[in-house]
Amino acid sequence: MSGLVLEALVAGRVARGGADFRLPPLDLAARPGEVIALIGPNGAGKTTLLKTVAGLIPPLAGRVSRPGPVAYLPPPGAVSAGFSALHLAALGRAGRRRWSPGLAPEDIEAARAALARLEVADLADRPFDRLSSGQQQLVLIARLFVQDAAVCLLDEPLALLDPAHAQAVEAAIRALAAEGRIVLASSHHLPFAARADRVLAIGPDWIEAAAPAHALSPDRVRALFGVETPGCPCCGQALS
Ligand SMILES: Nc1ncnc2c1ncn2[C@@H]1O[C@H](COP(=O)(O)OP(=O)(O)OP(=O)(O)O)[C@@H](O)[C@H]1O
Repeated sequence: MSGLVLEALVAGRVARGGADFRLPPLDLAARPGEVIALIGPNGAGKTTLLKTVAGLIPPLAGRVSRPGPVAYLPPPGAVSAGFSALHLAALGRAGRRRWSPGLAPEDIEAARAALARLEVADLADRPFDRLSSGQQQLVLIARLFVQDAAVCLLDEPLALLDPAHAQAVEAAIRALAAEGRIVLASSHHLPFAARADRVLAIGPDWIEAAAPAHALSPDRVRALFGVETPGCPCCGQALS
């Protein structure tokens, strides 16, 4: 698989009636097998950038070259559906079934395996809309895992999860990368960023990709979040 390349990419929103939002131009080449954590304060533009890379909103300028299909996990709370958890997860394979009337048994089996991998096999037959927020998040991550995409874009995959499920999701993200996929995942949980291969940080008027040790140094964390802390500002965990 080849890489994901962003060339002078300007992601942003054209607001109706209000001021536009635009990020600074970004050049980035992500290698197959790489996990890049995307961090920045609320409203910094993480969702906007992920949606632009996914092709869901157009770039204001520049180019995105994708090495193959892209799978996208929307931000928490964005999906509502009356299907069972199993069928919603299996629908991640719908793009592979363009000429067939429905999901095949192997799609259902892939979804069942993805739910089991995330330790929520018992949710398979429950209606998605009646699950807790964290359970819904795990089902949507299962839907992403079955897509067999070259690029996986995840908007806050660890949000809403208890520590054990957060660990299972992080291990599964690593497994996606080990299969040669490119993972770009936003998170407010800085220890996750510390374990990534690179960190893409969005500040007030800058955007920068760097090694975790640099991106998460006390100076950079202060520049990003305006807080003085030796570890993660939210949980206190060490960042190195
Ligand atoms: N649909 C939209 N139309 C216009 N502006 C939007 C839209 N969605 C978000 N914005 C604005 O774009 C900017 C970036 O928002 P975005 O959701 O990308 O931030 P974020 O970094 O993902 O934030 P958070 O950490 O709070 O989820 C914000 O100023 C926001 O108000």
